[in-house]
Formats: sequence, structure tokens, C-alpha cells
Amino acid sequence: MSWAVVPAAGRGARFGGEVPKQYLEVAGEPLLAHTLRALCAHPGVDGAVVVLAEGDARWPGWAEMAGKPILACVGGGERADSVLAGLAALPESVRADDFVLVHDAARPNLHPDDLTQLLERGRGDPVGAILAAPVRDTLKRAGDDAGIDATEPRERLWRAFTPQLFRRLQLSRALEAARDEGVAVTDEAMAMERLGFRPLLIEGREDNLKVTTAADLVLFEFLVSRKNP
Ligand SMILES: Nc1ccn([C@@H]2O[C@H](COP(=O)(O)OP(=O)(O)OP(=O)(O)O)[C@@H](O)[C@H]2O)c(=O)n1
Ligand SMILES: C[C@](O)(CO)[C@H](O)COP(=O)(O)O
Repeated sequence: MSWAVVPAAGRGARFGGEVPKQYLEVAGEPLLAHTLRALCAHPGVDGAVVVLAEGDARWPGWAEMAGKPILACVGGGERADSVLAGLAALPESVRADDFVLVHDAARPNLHPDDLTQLLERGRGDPVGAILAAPVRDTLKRAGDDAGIDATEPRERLWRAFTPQLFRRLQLSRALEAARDEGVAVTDEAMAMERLGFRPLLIEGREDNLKVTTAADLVLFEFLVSRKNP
């Protein structure tokens, strides 16, 4: 079993609007509820630490979700700062070498089969693993104008998703090293890669979307409607 750290301290600048996207409602519940339930309903998850923005007045204060304990702490200015805060807020029962999941609050459509694969195969890896999907589109590098500067080779390029699964202390140290060296990491794997580790890529479903813009929310609403016709 593993605990999860759920970074939910973002402001949703790309989405826009007053309400941070993790609190926008779909099917009568905030995105964050969908995300936490997708994690906590899985038998391989012990509970979750939700990382909130300073002064978050919208946090409903859930103490449990799907029968699993929910803790909360305050995050930081960048996603990596929030993940570090969440790792520090895990219960003392989570040992230094225990595997921990990190999963974006903004990814509400995590499928249980993907989580099963990540936990089963990731725990068998000496370093850890992430859910991801191979790039299937042609990639263009944009110039300063709207023109195309180049087509980038896409062989062996993957899009990283979350959850990402790493050992608690090793991940904390990797994130601290990146922070101390002034390197902005956009996911946990990047912090591990910087130290020479090669986390395992596990192909996950393309519908494990990150709600970043309004169009993503419409897609998630459709996906939920298909689950609950
Ligand atoms: N300082 C931050 C920034 C982001 N996140 C979380 O990290 C996840 C992925 O980040 P992103 O999709 O970029 O969310 P926002 O930062 O809110 O979006 P934006 O960049 O458009 O402001 C989200 O669940 C977000 O809440 C966080 O916990 N702490
Ligand atoms: C962690 C992540 O979801 C993996 O793709 C992504 O890096 C988050 O990026 P964001 O700009 O913080 O949403």
C-alpha cells in the first residue's frame, strides 16, 4: 500500500476565472473530490495528503474519502515546493524507503487499472515509475512568430502523466537538490533524472487528462457523463 501526495495549491492561471480549477464542480462535486476518490477507492492506496494554497478558504476539510484518511498541509509557490511540503506532511508511519504516489489534483480521471499497473510494476523497479503515453502527433518547434521553425523527431518521446511513484526520502532529497540548485522541475521524475536515475515509463490511458484549460474541463464532463449515463 502507498500514501499519495496530491498537489492542489495551484491558482489555475491558464484556466482563468475566480475559482481555482481544482474546486470547479463536475457532476455536483469539485474536481478535487473526483481526484481523491479515484486514488482512495483503490485498494493499493493508504490515504492522501492534499497540499493546499496558503489561505485556501474553499478546502472542505474532508477527513476521509472512500474510507481512507485525508490529511492537508500548505504548499508553496511552485508545484515542486508543494510536493516537498506534502512529502513532509506524510504520517510518521510512512517510512523513508516506502513508495509514495504524487498525483495532480488537476488529473481527476485516473483509471484504477492504470494505478494498479503503476503500483505493481513501479514497486518492482529499483527507482520508481510514472504513468505516461507515447507522443502520437507530429511535433513542431515554433519560431518567434506563428511560423514553424522545425519538425522535432518524436521517436521515443513520451508525455508524462501522474501519478508518479518514488520512495519518500529519495524523492524528497531529489526535489531539495533541484530547489537548492535553482532548477525548476516540472515533475518528480525530472528531479530523479537529474541525479542519474532512470524511472520506468508505464503506458497509461490517454484520458488521464490534466485539466489546464476550459476545453479540458468540457472533456472531463463528457467522460464523467459516460460513466454515469
Ligand atoms: N504552486 C503550485 C502549483 C501547482 N500545484 C498543483 O500542481 C498540479 C499541476 O499544476 P497545473 O496544472 O499547472 O495547475 P496550476 O498551477 O493551478 O495551473 P496554472 O499553471 O495554469 O496556474 C495542480 O493540481 C496544481 O494545483 C501546486 O500544488 N502548487
Ligand atoms: C506533473 C505533470 O502533470 C506531468 O505532465 C506536469 O508537469 C504538470 O505541469 P504543470 O504546468 O504544473 O501543470
